[in-house]
Amino acid sequence: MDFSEFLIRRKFFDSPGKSPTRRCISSRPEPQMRSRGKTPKKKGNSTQQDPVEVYCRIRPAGNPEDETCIKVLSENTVQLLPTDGATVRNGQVKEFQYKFQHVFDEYTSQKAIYDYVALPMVEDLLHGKNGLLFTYGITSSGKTYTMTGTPQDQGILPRCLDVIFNSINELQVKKYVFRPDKMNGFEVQSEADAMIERQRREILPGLTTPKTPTPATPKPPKFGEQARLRDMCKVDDIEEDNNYCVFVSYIEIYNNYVFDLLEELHYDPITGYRPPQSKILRTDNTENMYVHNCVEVEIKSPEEAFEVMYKGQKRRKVAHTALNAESSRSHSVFNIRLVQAPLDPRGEEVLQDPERVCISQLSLVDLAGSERSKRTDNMGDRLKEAGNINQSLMVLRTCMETLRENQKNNTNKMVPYRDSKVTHLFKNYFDGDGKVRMIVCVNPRSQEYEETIHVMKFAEMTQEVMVARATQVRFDIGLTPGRRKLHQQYKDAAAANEVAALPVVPSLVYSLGPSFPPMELLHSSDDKALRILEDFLNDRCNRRHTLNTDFNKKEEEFRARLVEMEREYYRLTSKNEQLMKDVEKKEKDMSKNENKVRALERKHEEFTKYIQTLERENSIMSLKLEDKNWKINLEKTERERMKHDFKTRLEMNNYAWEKNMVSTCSEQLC
Ligand SMILES: Nc1ncnc2c1ncn2[C@@H]1O[C@H](COP(=O)(O)OP(=O)(O)OP(=O)(O)O)[C@@H](O)[C@H]1O
Repeated sequence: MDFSEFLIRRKFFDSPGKSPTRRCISSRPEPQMRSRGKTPKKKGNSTQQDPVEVYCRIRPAGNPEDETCIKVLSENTVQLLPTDGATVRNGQVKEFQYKFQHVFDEYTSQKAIYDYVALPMVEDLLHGKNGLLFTYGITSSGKTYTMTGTPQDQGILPRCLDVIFNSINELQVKKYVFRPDKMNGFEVQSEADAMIERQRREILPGLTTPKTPTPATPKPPKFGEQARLRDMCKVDDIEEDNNYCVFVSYIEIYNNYVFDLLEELHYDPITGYRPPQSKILRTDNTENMYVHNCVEVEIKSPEEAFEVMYKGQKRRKVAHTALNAESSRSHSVFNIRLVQAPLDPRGEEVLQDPERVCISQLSLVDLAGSERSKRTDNMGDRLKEAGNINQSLMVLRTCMETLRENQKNNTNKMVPYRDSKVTHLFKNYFDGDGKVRMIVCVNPRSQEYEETIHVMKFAEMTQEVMVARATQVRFDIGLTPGRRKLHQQYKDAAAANEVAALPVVPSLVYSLGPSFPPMELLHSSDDKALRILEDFLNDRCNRRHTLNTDFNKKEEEFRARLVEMEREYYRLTSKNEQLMKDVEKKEKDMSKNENKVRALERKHEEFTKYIQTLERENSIMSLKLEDKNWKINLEKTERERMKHDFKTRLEMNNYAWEKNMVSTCSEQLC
C-alpha cells in the first residue's frame, strides 16, 4: 500500500462517526406481540438462526521493519503466507486464505471497529436482546487493546458504556427501584421504598456496608479521570415509555476458577487482605447460567462505570512474559445488564409488575491468549497459567466443533461445555438465542505464522456455527403511548400555573374570621355599638364551635388512622422478623449447600486427577504389555527357527550316517 492510500484509509476510518457501513443511529425494529420478564432464552422461542459473526483485526507490527506474514486481499479476505525462514513443507510454500465477515487492517481506528462490530450489539441490548462479544487470538495480538483500549483511544467496552448512557440518560430510573434478587433476576419496588433504601444505605451513617480499607499506596489515576475522549454516539429509537437501569459485574476465570473482580476483600490488620474465594456457576429458573453471589453494581453514569471497571482491572491477573509486557493471565468477562420496565398508566413511576421487567445482557469477553511454552520460555506459575489458558481454549474449540457437527449432520452429540468454566458460563448464548460475535486479533509478525494458522482455522470454522436469532421484544402493553411526555407536559404546566382546570380540593380554612370591627362606645346606652359587638362575638363563637367540631373529627380520624397504621406497623415488623429469620435460615442452608457443592467439586477434581493418573498408568501398562507380547512372539519365532534348524541338521546327520553305513557295509562286503 502506498502512502496516499494509507492516508485515504486513515481519513476514512478515523473520522468520528464514520465506519465502513454502519451509522450511529439504529433503525426502528418491527414490533411484535410479545413481552418478556426475565431472560428466558430457549431455542423454542425463535426459529430463525444466524451464524456466529467473526471479524478479523490485524494489529500494527511492533517494529515497522519487521517482516509480516499476513496480507489483506479484500475487505473480507486475508492471506497468511510464510516469509523467508518460515516453515516450508514438501518443498511447497504454505499459504492460506481465510474469509471473515470483515477484515480490519492495521490502520483501522478503534471507533471504526466499535461502530461496525459492537454498536449493533448495544442497539440490541437497548431493545431487550442479549449479546456476546469476545476477542480471540494468540498472546500479544491486541485483544485487550481492542476490548479496553486507552483513555485517549477507547476500546469497545468504554464506548459501549458511553453510548448506553448517552441513549438512556434522562430515562433512567432512580437508584434501588430495581434490585438484584441474588438469583439472576430483579425485583421492582416503588419509588418511595427506593427512597427509604437510598436513605438507609447512603445517608444514614453506620448502616452502610463497611468498605475494604484502601491500602496506603498512592492510587494511580482512574480511567475516568484521565483526559478521556468520550464517544458521543447515541441510539435514538429506544422505547421512551420505559424506565432503564444499568448493572455491571466483572469476573475473571483464572486457572479454571471464577473470581469476582468487584468483591470487597476482607482486611485483617495482621494477615492483610484475605485472598478472594472462587465463585460457583449456577442455573437460574429460566435455565440461564450465572455466577452465584457475584457483585452487581448499579451505575448511573459512564464515569461510575469506569470507576468500577478500573477497580476490577486493578485486580486482574496480568504478568510480564517474553511476548507481552502486560499479558492477561485470565479470561475476563464484563457483563452489562440493562433492566427496563414500562411506566405506569400515569407516566409517573415504574409499573409495579415483575412480569413486565425485561433484562438484557451484553457480555464483553477478553480471552487470554494462547501461547506456546517453548516460545514464551514460561516457568512455574506462568507455565501452569499458560497450560490452563490453552486447555480452556481447546475446550472452546471442541465445543464449537461439536456444535457445528451436530448442526450439520443433525446429530445430538453432547457438547462438552462443562469441561471449562468459560464455555460453561456462555452455554446459553450458543444453546439459546442472541447475537454472538468474535473478533480474531492477529499479530502480523512472521514468527507468529504457525500459531496464527491454528487461530485462523478455528475462527473460520466458528463462522459455521449457527445461533438462534433473538425475537423482538414488544414493550407496548396496551397503555397510552407517549405517557412520559404527557406527564412531563402536565407537570410543567402545573408549575407555570397554566392549567385552569386543575382540580381544586376544598379545605376548611382555620380562621376565626375578620378582626374586631372598629367602634367607639360613647355612653352606656349606645345599643347600636353593643349589638354590633354582640353579633361579631356570636359569629366568632359559632366559627370556633364549627372549627372545634371539625378539628375533633379530624383528630379522631387521625388517631384512628394512626392506630391502624401502628397495628399495621407491628404486623409488618413481626412479619419482617419472621421473614428475616427465614432468610437467615435459607442463607445458612445455602452456604451449607455451597460448601457441599465446593467439597463435591473438589472431590470431582480429585477423582478426575485420579482417573487421569490411572489412565496414564493404564497406557504405560498397555505399552509394557505390548512390549512383552512382542518379545514373546519374537522368542516363539526364534524357537521355531531353531526347531527347524535342528530338524534340518538331524535329517542331514541321518542322511550322512545312512550314507556312511551304506558305504561301510559295501566296503565290508567287497
Ligand atoms: N491496534 C493496535 N494499535 C496500537 N497498538 C496496539 C494495537 N493492538 C495491540 N497493540 C499494542 O500491543 C501490545 C499487546 O497488546 P494486548 O495487550 O492488547 O495483547 P493481548 O492479545 O491482550 O495479549 P495477552 O493475550 O498476552 O493478554 C500492547 O502494548 C498494545 O498497546
